[in-house]
Amino acid sequence: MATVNYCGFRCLKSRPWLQNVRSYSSSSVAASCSLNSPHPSSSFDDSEAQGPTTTATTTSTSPATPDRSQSFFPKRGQTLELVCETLAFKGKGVCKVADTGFVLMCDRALPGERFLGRVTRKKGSYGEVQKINTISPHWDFVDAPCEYASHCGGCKTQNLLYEAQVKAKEQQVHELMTHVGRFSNEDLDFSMVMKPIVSCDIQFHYRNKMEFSFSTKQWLPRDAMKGEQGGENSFALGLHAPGFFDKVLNVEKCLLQSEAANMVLEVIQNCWRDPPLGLSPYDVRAHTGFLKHLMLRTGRDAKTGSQELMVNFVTSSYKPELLEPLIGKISAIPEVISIINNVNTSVGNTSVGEEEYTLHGKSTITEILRGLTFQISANSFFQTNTHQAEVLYKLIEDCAGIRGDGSEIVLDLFCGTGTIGLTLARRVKHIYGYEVVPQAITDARRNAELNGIHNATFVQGDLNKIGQDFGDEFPKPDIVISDPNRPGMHMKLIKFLLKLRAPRIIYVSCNPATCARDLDYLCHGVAEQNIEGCYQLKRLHPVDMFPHTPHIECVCLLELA
Ligand SMILES: C[S@@+](CC[C@H](N)C(=O)[O-])C[C@H]1O[C@@H](n2cnc3c(N)ncnc32)[C@H](O)[C@@H]1O
Repeated sequence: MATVNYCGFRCLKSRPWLQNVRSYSSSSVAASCSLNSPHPSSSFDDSEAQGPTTTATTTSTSPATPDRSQSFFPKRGQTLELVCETLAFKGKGVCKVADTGFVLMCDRALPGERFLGRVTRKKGSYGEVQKINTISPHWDFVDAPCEYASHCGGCKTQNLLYEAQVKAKEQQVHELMTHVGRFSNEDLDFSMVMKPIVSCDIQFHYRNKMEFSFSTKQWLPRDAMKGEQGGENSFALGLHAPGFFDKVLNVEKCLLQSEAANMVLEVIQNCWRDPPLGLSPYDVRAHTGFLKHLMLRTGRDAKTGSQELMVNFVTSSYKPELLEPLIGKISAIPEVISIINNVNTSVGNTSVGEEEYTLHGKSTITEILRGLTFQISANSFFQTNTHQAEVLYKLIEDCAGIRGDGSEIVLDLFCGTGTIGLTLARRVKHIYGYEVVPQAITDARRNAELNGIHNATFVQGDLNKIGQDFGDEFPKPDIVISDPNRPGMHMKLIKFLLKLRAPRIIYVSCNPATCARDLDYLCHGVAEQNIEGCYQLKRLHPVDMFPHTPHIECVCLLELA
């Protein structure tokens, strides 16, 4: 087990980039989502920021002692030869400076890759480098099929063999569970508790939802820059360039979405800039322009199983006449059954509008999951990889270990549109679902009705703000399912669960760092608050829901100790 000091703070010296997980979790406010992502907020001071100095040729073969790493401080602008050892959160490569163990994180460095990197930032006991050029490629190199792979922020690991991608994700979960979750290697005996990662059989075209942005500023990778800036030629429709809120990489085709969605994207790309149409992209700095986002959602007809598509234009004002020429073209694609317009007049750049209009066809599309039919509106949460959601939900059901005699009560926390609870409802007595988004609760109730499920109650409420009376309105559950978003569970909810002592908790997580922290609290307690843990981690399944991206899902089974 990792060392624990008397304040309950874990010793993470050997994993400096994890330090902020601890400081975050001790704050008891699950509000940040930048866990263990080394996003240094400070850079070197001026004396250090003098630009390139010496070039230190290093390798990372020997992990050094923490003491030596503390005496080594690279300078901003310094060039180092590094080897990437492994991947950490957000897919950043972990590289250590030879003979010091000093950790430098590098975006787009892949395990085994030897490269020249320039130090850009330092925070505490680790730093960040920008890759200048690769000296020798990483192990398991494959050609990336997508032309945007090396620039787009979406798929960062497309040219790493898929088997190596999942192995790196599995290692990351193991690291976090031991160093943040404080589970020892014996606790995590692979065959007993931590299961091998579940790969995704479909590695492309798996996303049922993609959101593209319109922009006045097209982002061009450095090698494509020809001094072209500004003017109409620089309009873009695509994905935000990593780190830029105002620049967009123009994307003609995305290999993660369905072929039908790519057809729509192509039609729109071919005409939206035509001057006679009078369409302008929204300028996020000047707050002018009309087109903000294009969201494409792919579902399936419940009867025929054939693909159906929703196209959602997010605009800054309601001017349907401006969209008419585009609607004419895309409604000719047989899969398009719904064209929606979300009007978002705020200066914020979210895709949820204050008003929603159906411009063509239906207001929802359908999707089938574990034999149930779900109606999905433009802004409802729905698992974005339907194929792998089948696998995920099957694992959840296995972990729930439902007796099947219809006697059990299930509490579905962070229920979204109710999908997990509804897929279990037929075998239990009652489902109680809690969720903060009112629209999702409306959808959950409608989905229950649509599937003839009458033993499910969905309640809108903020699980970060539960009071002492939370729990009065439902009987003690036999099974709790908790599927929070990235920040994980609030300390209030952790305390509630530790007091509730339900026999089983199934914790579903999309962020292994907060997952490890919350499992630690539930199993080992919260020492700084004198709270004892009362659960045992029985099973942990990492699941790859999003090939080529750094995201990792986990399904964890906890039983009352
Ligand atoms: C990862 S999604 C899970 C949704 C659902 N379980 C599923 O599988 O489709 C997390 C959900 O938690 C909801 N949520 C986020 N913060 C919340 C809070 N403070 N209280 C209640 N629900 C919250 C989000 O709106 C979202 O629907």
